[in-house]
Amino acid sequence: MSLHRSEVMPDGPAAGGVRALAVVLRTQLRPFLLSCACGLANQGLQIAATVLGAYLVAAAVTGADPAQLWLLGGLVLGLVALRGLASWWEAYVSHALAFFVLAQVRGWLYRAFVRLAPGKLLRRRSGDLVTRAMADSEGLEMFYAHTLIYLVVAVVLTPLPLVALAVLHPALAVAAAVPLALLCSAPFALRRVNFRHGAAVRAQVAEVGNQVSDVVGGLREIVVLDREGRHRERVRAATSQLAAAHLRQGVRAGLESASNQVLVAATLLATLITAAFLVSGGQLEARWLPVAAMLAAGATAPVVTLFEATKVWGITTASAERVFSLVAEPAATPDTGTLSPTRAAGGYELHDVWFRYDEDGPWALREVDLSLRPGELVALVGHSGAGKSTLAHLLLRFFDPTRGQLTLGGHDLRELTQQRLHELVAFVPQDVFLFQESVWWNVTLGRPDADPAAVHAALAAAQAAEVVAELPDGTDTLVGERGARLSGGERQRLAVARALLRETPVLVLDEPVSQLDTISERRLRDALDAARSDRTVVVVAHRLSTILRADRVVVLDRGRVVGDGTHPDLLRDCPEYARLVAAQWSLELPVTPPQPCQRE
Ligand SMILES: Nc1ncnc2c1ncn2[C@@H]1O[C@H](COP(=O)(O)OP(=O)(O)OP(=O)(O)O)[C@@H](O)[C@H]1O
Repeated sequence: MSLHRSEVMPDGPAAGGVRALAVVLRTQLRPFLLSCACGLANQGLQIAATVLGAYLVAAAVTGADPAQLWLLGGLVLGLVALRGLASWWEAYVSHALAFFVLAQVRGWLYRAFVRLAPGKLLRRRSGDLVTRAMADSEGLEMFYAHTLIYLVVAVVLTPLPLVALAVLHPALAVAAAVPLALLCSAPFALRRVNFRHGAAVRAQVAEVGNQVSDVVGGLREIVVLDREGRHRERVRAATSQLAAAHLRQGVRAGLESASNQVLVAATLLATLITAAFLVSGGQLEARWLPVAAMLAAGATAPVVTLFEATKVWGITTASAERVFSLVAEPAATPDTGTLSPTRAAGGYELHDVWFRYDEDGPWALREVDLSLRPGELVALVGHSGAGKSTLAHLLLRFFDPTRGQLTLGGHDLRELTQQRLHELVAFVPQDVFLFQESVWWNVTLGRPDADPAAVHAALAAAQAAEVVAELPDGTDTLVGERGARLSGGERQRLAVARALLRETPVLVLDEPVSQLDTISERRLRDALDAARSDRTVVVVAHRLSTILRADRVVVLDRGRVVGDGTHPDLLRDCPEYARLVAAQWSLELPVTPPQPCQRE
């Protein structure tokens, strides 16, 4: 069976929830129709074989011609064999379809993670994201491999045995249809509860994922701070709630199964009793009695198969909602720019930039007017929460300004393609992430085809060459998960080498020296000094030694720029800066009475 590769929806459906479940099938129409055909053949042959078998038994009992019985027997065996084949083929094509769609959905989720990172993912929990990519995606299998196909089969096949019963005698069709209608209405009556239970199960699975990922990520802290008991209790509470949610779901599903069985039995009984009355009244030949019973069973079979799948419909829809809402979520910074300027980036210009993380939240940045020029090393300083990292993140377009304009080389950042922006600006974050790969792999991540000489030059410039020289396999050494085999300072130096290797005209660094010893710190700063000759370098700085090397210092206070100038000027004119420096030196500098800060 050939499955279509989806070219229609490279990023997945734009709608969320149940609609998206069906929209996805548009790209897989042929395999879906084939699955339906197999499902119809499977169930149709089953009904035909049992009805013909019943007719055979009745014919044998009423003394039919042996030759005719052999023929009928052969036909029944043939139908049974074909049904077996159809059943296997249905399982194959429907699961092939489902697992292909699942692979596609996971691809869309990966794209969504990339598109939403980092701005939109900052507040999402990693356990929840992993649950969406794994367990929730897995939950969609039920829909594609079973639910929809069984719905088509039930809609097409259920009326046929009823019509056959009506041909035998209309009273038989009525007798079967009444309990059958009740059978069909039970899942509809319970559908709201089904949705509620499914949503609760999926939400609780995500919560367990969050708790487990917290424990795994924070194991060191948990052990050192002796908090095992507390976290064990949190995981236990989450898993108990999950068990309770599963139990509620199971009780309802069990109730649906029980009601299905009772109503199937009622359908058979009602048909048989009616048939018996008709036979005794001479309105039906006795040989049709077992046939009527099998026709009634045939009418219920597709419906029961469908309802076995819809018992977990709430889980399926909740999974779809969680998966497709993420797939359809728009990026914090849509990649709609078309400009890809080839010339050097030039500097940043910020005109009256305001920014807040939430629509109604406090301003993290306000009235920011700044020029960050090429060849300049600018230090962003300020108290904790002043807005330094937020400003750095705006320069990287993790977010767009809520108001005002931010340009690079004269172009609004929104006009540039994301790819071009990433080629122009390199970033060294506060919390460096190294993949569980070799040093070489990690350093060349942003430029995998880099010349070995360029890689070694970047390592040397970042003062990481000596780190690598001491590793057992040099640049081939595996760094461990998140770089666990390296010290914090070593990780930072590799991150700086990675950024330098990209040879971008702009470098943004968030506390790049916070974990370096004094000598490495000085060497690294020498490297940055060299790098800045033709670059715009912006450093979120806490250390006085970094601040003193900067050409300009921008002082932020509660989101506003309250000082912009050289160290001596600011020390003289900006009391906020003087206080920051005093705190760094651990002594009180004489600060003249507060006066408005001087902007450059
Ligand atoms: N993802 C976020 N969602 C909501 N508010 C945030 C978020 N990140 C930061 N903030 C808020 O924005 C303000 C500025 O934070 P920011 O991280 O930019 O400060 P900072 O000067 O870099 O602080 P630090 O030196 O402690 O890192 C703070 O009030 C902070 O609480």
